[in-house]
Amino acid sequence: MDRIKRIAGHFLPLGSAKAKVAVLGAAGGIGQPLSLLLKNSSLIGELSLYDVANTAGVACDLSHISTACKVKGYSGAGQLHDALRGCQMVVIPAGVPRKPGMTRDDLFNINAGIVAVLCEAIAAVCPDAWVLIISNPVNSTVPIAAEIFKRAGTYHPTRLFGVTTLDVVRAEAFIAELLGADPKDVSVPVVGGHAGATILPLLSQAKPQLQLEPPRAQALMARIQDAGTEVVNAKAGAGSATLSMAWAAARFAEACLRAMAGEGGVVECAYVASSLTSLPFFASPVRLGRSGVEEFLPLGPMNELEQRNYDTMLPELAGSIQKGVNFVQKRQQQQAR
Ligand SMILES: NC(=O)C1=CN([C@@H]2O[C@H](COP(=O)(O)OP(=O)(O)OC[C@H]3O[C@@H](n4cnc5c(N)ncnc54)[C@H](O)[C@@H]3O)[C@@H](O)[C@H]2O)C=CC1
Ligand SMILES: O=C([O-])CC(=O)C(=O)O
Repeated sequence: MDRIKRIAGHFLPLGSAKAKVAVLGAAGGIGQPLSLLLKNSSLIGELSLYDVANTAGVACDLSHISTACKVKGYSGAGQLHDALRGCQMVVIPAGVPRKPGMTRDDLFNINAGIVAVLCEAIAAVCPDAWVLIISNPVNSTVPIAAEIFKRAGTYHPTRLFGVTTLDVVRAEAFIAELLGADPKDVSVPVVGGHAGATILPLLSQAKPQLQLEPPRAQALMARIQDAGTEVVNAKAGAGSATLSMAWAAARFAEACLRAMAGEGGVVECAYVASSLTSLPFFASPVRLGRSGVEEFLPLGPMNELEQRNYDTMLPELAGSIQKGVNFVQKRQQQQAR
């Protein structure tokens, strides 16, 4: 036991730790490319692919790739618990995507119930797992997950994440385009939440520094905030961002796995239970460690435009959080009847 440490509620050998990771919604537009990228991770020993249908083919296909990670498919509610057994991390891209003209909140009625059911299963089977939620509206689905876990007595606020990495990835890409730089040399915090005005890129803190007149800064901020809609419109009814989202989720999952395995100084933005603002959930840069979020990095100074966006975003985000909490309360009352 000398080189064995307790990680995320499971005993894994330090150094050679390989996690078991479940993807819920694995046969979908995000789920498939995400599973492909995770199959390539040297930090994952086993991938558990769950969906309501069609996972056998996806799992068979991926299992022919010559990387060490094992892949197994699980289909239908009857196999959900088996899919989750022994997992240290669960990534959730299950649910319906937007069509043109819809907001992310329009997905609430369907996706809220899906996320609630999946989180109940996580609470029952792998209660210590890190949970990464992609399903929209993230501003509400993360509070829903938190409420489900609280009721089950398995809530670990430092290990529940709304995946907002795509907002950061887009900000990096658009800034790099503007500067003619390599995106890997660009960094920029994106804070708040993951819908419209709640997506707040702090362009004044971008590195390399941006020298933009206010109208151009405003236009860049709007492009980052509306980038999801840009993809929804470009796909013209065939769904929303899948490939860029899969890439972003794989980047975030890999960051979590590196932190889980003991790497220091891992920082990413994520929508988490937070004490940085007056709201119970807020996206900000966080430092990740073995036990999850170990530090909230300060939001830092905002310029006038950012401060104005911040002030207007707070009530919207507060409403989305409360909507998630109310959903679980109502659901529980209905179940008690
Ligand atoms: N957080 C973010 O930045 C982003 C979030 N999204 C969201 O991700 C979600 C998924 O998007 P896509 O993959 O494009 O949709 P999709 O429709 O292509 O795939 C969703 C998958 O979820 C599965 N699913 C439905 N109900 C399920 C259940 N009860 N259990 C397990 N799986 C279930 C479906 O069978 C389908 O395979 C959407 O809600 C979308 O809005 C999309 C892009 C970015
Ligand atoms: O816009 C959508 O519906 C999907 C999403 O969250 C994004 O691409 O950021």
